[in-house]
Amino acid sequence: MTTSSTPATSTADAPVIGVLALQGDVREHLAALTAAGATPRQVRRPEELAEVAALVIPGGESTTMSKLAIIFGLLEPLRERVRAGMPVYGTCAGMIMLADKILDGRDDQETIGGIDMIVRRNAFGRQNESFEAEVDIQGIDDGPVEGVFIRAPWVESVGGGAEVLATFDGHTVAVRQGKVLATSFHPELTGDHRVHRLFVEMVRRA
Ligand SMILES: NC(=O)CC[C@H](N)C(=O)O
Repeated sequence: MTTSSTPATSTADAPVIGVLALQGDVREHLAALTAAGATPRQVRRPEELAEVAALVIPGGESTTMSKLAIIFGLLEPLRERVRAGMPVYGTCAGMIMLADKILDGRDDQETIGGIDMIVRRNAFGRQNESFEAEVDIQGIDDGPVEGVFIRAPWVESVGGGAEVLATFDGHTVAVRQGKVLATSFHPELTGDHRVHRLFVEMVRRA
């Protein structure tokens, strides 16, 4: 695994992509990004955020991630980078972090924002804690991906700038707005790297 002390040398071919490493399934994203052709870095501090060209926000627990982002002094720098156009991909709790507005969050829960959408926490979880389902994603044309949903959110509604890339059971589960991508499910857990490749391609074109 690469370490944050290694100088981040971004090349067009293997862009340096951070994984927000406050909490959640960081390791799986580092591996998926490597497999998808990127140079991954863990990001825990504002100085590390400044070194990456793009960022993945993993699954985990969004309330904890929100708390830690504040404690680590990362919330405002993250908001600034996203506003400035950094490509970001959030899975599950990461999707919640990228929502401009959330439902069923904790009262003190903050998000980074970046996608004009309303996301409901644990929306699938109440019916079924965890399940897998095939999901067709716009932009991935060679067959559906296996979506792993773990106490997953869904997107209640999207605003004008956001594009729905996938639905499952009538609910939006993948959204893109400009260079910001979010999925309710966890492609990093399946060994299928097509969603990460889609993101790496977005970063290369950014
Ligand atoms: N697998 C996940 O990331 C679960 C998300 C979690 N339910 C949350 O609210 O943050």
